[in-house]
Amino acid sequence: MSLSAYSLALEAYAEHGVDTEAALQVLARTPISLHCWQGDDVRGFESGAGEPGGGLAVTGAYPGRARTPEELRADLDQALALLPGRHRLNLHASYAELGGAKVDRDAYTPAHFQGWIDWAKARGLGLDFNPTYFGHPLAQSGLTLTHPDDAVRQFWIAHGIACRRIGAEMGRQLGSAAVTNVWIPDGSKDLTVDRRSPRERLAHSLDAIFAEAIDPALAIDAVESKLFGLGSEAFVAGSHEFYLGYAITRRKHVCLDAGHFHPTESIADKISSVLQFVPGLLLHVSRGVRWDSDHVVLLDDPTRAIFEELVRGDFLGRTRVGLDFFDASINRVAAWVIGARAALKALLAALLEPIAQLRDYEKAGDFTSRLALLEEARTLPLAAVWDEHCRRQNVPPGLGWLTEVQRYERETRAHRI
Ligand SMILES: C[C@H](O)[C@H](O)[C@@H](O)C(=O)CO
Ligand SMILES: [Mn+2]
Repeated sequence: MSLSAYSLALEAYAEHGVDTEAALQVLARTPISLHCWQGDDVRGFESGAGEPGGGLAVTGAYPGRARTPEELRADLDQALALLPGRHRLNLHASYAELGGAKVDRDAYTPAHFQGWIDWAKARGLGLDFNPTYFGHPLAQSGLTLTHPDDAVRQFWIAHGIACRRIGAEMGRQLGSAAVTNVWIPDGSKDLTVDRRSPRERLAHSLDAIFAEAIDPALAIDAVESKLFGLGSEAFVAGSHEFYLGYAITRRKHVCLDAGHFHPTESIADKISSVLQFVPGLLLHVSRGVRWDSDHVVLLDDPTRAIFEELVRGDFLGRTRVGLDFFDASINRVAAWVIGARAALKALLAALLEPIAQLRDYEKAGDFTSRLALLEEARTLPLAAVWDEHCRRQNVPPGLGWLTEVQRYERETRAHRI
């Protein structure tokens, strides 16, 4: 699209009192944390790495999965080159680079992630981090921080403690606080008659993990709930109510994953409630489809609603935005690019909302005009502003990125068979 398309768009938005230049400035400085696990089907690089387990299932057999840290970093470089703005990488502990050393997750140190830190530093990226409570012999029962066996539980507590220290070191070296997000799969496939004990153990385990004070300028703690998973259909210890209460009482960030609630429940509506009571939010932007919580993000209504709430409530400053999906049925680099660009477009759409006019109508009780303008705003020329943003940020506008991904695929695929 030409510059004149942007000029026309600028005028169209200005007619509704919207400053497209101001919107582009906010968009340019808002990072999205790209999840490393889309690139290798949530396998990681520890010895014996394979299917993730923990109720996470990756379907599809598209060729080209990254098999080494070098391949994954190259794939991420390719994806990041097609995203406007400067972003972050969200890493799981299972992506440790152990160099053949026999060290288990309870003893991981920042040294095992120095390759990632150096890579991020060279690119001016921030890192976020996650302890990995799945894909490990001691997680085969599906229980970790709630495990009734004290020794197993202590192992996973030690892992959590190690990961918070690693997150803090990432934050220190990169000059940007890393969010360290705890998600555990613990639950029960079928009816359980004791929900109290596992939740009491989970609260105690988390308290032990968080006992060490860490400077929030280096690392931020978040806890992530889930409604159910494969193998935990009847009960999940870390439910929304559990973590909301935990985060409020312990001053932690709550992670809201868009795929972790009932299908008709929207996380957008939770944002202004949860932020009344917790210091901040981590979002896992995802797209649930029936029982799967992890399809590639699109510019659909639920995604738009999330970003509308962040902008309308002036919550961007208290929210970290990450992606969380895994699809092995399409090109994995394209999956990152489609999902991240969709999230950024949703943010742009929210920033371009004629909010002053809408608020005036609402205050005046003129709900007819409010609804009419909300509908009208959906077809204002968002694409022309988006394309202009891509051009200014030196990334392909429109579908131009796809040719790049296809070229990269041709060049790399030959080496990954
Ligand atoms: C791999 C991630 O930690 C995982 O997707 C988690 O965030 C989640 O959402 C589990 O369903
Ligand atoms: Mn998630």
